[in-house]
Amino acid sequence: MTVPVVVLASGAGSLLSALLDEAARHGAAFEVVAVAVDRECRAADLAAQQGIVVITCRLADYPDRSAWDRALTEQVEAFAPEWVVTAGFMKILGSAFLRRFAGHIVNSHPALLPAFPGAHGVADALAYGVKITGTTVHLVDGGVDTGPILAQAPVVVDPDDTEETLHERIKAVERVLLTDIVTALTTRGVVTDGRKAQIS
Ligand SMILES: Nc1nc2c(c(=O)[nH]1)N[C@@H](CN(C=O)c1ccc(C(=O)N[C@@H](CCC(=O)O)C(=O)O)cc1)CN2
Ligand SMILES: NCC(=O)N[C@@H]1O[C@H](COP(=O)([O-])[O-])[C@@H](O)[C@H]1O
Repeated sequence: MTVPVVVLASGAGSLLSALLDEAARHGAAFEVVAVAVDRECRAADLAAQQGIVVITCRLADYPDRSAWDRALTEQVEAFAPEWVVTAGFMKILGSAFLRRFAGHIVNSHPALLPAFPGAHGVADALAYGVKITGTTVHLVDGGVDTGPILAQAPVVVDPDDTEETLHERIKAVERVLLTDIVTALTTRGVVTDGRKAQIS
C-alpha cells in the first residue's frame, strides 16, 4: 500500500521529477497524488504531462494571504495526503495549512540551516563567501526554515561559482537526499523531541 503524498512546487520541478521517478519505481513506498503550485511553472507542466492532478493556487486570485492559505489547505486536503513535500515551493505557508498538516510537511532547503534561510539561500551563501554550503531537509514548523532537521549534505563552493552553477550542484544532491528522506518517512515515520527529529 503506497502512502499518498502531495508535492508543492513553484519552479523548474527537478526535485519533483526525482520524486516522481522514485514513485514510479516498482515497490515504491509513496505515490504523488497531486502537485500544487502557486504560479505557472515547469513543475506544473511536468506533473500534467505525467497525468498527475495539478492544483494551481495563486495568491493574486484571493483577497488576502489568509484566504489564499485556507484555499490551498482545502484543495490539498481533498487529496488526503499523509505527507506534504515542499520542493521549491516559494511561498510561506500560513497557519491554516500548518495546523492542518502539522508534523507532516517536509521541506528541502538549498543551504545548511540554520545558515541562510529564506527565499535566496544559494545567493546569500555565495555572497557571504562560505567555502562549503549544502542542502537541508527539515520538517516545517511555525517558523520559516526553522523546523527540526531530518538530514543535511554538504556541497563545496567553487571559486568561480555563479548562483546558477552552485544551485545546480546543490540540486543534484537535493534530488537524492529528498527522495531518500521521503521514502524513509513514508516507510518508517519520524519521532520528534523538541528541535530533534529522528527517523524511526
Ligand atoms: N511556514 C513555512 N512555509 C514554508 C517553509 C517553512 O519553513 N515554513 N519553507 C518554504 C520553502 N522556503 C525555503 O526553503 C522558502 C520559500 C519562500 C520564502 C519567502 O520568503 N517567500 C515569500 C515570497 C518570495 C517570492 O515569491 O519570491 C513569501 O511567501 O512572501 C521563504 C522560504 C516553503 N514554505
Ligand atoms: N527556500 C526555498 C528554495 O529555495 N527551494 C529550492 O528551490 C529549488 C527548486 O528546484 P526545482 O524547481 O528544480 O525542483 C531547490 O533547490 C529547493 O531547495
